[in-house]
Amino acid sequence: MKQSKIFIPTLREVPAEAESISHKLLLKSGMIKQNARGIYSYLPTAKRVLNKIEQIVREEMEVIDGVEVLMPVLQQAELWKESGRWDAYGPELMRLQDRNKRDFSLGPTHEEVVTSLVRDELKSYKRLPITLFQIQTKFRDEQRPRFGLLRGREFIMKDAYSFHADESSLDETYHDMYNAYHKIFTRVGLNFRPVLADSGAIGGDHTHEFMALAEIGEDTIVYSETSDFAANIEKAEVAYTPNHEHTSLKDLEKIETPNVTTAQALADFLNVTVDKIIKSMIIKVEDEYVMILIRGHHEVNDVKLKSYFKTENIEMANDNEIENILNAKPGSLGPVNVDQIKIYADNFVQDINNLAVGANDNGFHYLNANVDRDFKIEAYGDFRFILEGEALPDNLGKAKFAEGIEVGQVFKLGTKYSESMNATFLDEQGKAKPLIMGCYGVGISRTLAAVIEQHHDDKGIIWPKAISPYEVHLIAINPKKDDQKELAEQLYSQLKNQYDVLYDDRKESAGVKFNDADLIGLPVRVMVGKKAAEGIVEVKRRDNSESQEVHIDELNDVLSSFYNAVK
Ligand SMILES: O=C(C[C@@H]1CCCCN1)Cn1cnc2cc(Cl)c(F)cc2c1=O
Ligand SMILES: [Mg+2]
Repeated sequence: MKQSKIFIPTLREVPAEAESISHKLLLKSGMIKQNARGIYSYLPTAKRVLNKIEQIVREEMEVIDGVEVLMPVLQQAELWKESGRWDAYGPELMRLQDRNKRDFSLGPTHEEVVTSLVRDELKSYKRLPITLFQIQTKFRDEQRPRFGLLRGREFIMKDAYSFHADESSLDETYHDMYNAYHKIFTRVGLNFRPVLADSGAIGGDHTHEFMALAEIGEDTIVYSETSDFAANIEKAEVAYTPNHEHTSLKDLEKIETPNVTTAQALADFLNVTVDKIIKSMIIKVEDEYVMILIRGHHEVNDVKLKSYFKTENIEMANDNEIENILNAKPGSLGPVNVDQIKIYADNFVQDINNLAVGANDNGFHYLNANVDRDFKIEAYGDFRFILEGEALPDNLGKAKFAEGIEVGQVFKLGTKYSESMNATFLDEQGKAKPLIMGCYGVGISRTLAAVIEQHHDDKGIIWPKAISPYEVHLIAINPKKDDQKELAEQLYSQLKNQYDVLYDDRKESAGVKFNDADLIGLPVRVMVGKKAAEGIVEVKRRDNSESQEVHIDELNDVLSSFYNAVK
């Protein structure tokens, strides 16, 4: 392709709102243009990379008998009402009405649609198992779209759904999909880790997320250097072995604590370390308010609370809900004499006694509050985030943290949708049973961005060969010189039969061409310059800048050795 004909609007400067490297480079290298917040146009070089990522996904889906379909983006509300999710989701679900005022959503995912498709077609166990997948634009009205393609409101996903007569068949497909993801993310050149994840609203406890390691990643991975344990921090359990630092029971004492509204402030006020403080918070579980107690140096993990109370419908109580229950503001809350709501505590609260807690009286706290004497604990549980360096359960080593970008996720759905939507099949005894399902996603556009996060330098992108928009960048340094122009044209007609060539034939300065070539990031470039008359050109790698001058008679061999050397 001639660069004078293509559309790659590279920029010298990027808008300030671009924070992540990939967002900056996607804009600067002319791969995307923003239309609205979280909504982008993919320009030619981005589209070519997407095509290559999609092609790799298709190949690996084919290997495990995945069958490609394309379902509608517009989803009738009736299906979401059958599954109960029409009311379960809030503003994130993009909704609209057709000309007859009928409700639709723009699909964020397709469990309902695919289940309705299959329930009408797959009625016999003989037709199972089957895995359908699509590659399609999804819509989720994120409250805070950011980091370019890493978190958009419109994005490209490969979503697959498998249907089974029994659990063991689901286990097989889950395993196959897990391995297929390993191959996909390896082939696109990502440094990734599969991690145990929380299955959230979907239920069940089998889900893995595939995390591309990157500092910008919004997920925190907990892993061990002495075992292959890896989990999303939302899920990582904290092993509890009692380590009671109890002292003799002291009398409850109410003290005045003006302007003390945080655990650290109370610790400073009492001249103790913050782990001696107990934080009390009020959450709403469905329609019931409960109090959660946690040590001052720990943070509550909302995903663990949802998993413990078995509902997604958990919110932090707001200030006036708290006032109505405890007649105090957050910052002075505590468990003493609280019997109108249940009190739960993180396991580690058991390790200390004579607790410093809020007095449910603004500006006052209690010292020496003790469980059973002064308040009742309904139950202890694992409600907190693990801290780096803490022991992992089952002697799996010590917790190490890393940031990750979730680029894939595999779930065992079970019968959540087939029961609510009455998708059954006839088993060998002719008995109607709900289909058992799995679902599996790859963030295609997010993968493109994650690759850039991991493959760049200060001059631009460094594409892994397998998904590079083109393979060779042919640059006529000064096409105004006939000898350079003619040799470049000759090489273009020769090389384009062996490689995907982007030929920079523009009448731009050498500096502009080299800057753009560094930004666009093709793996190898051939430069036709001053020595064109002697038939000498320069071959150069983008990854390590290794270069070599070569006579065009040797170009094929040198170019293929350079190209083969690049990952
Ligand atoms: O999408 C999944 C599970 C899997 C992921 C892989 C491919 C198949 N689906 C989870 N999820 C995430 N965000 C959502 C956002 C909205 Cl607005 C919604 F209505 C539904 C969902 C939703 O269900
Ligand atoms: Mg996740």
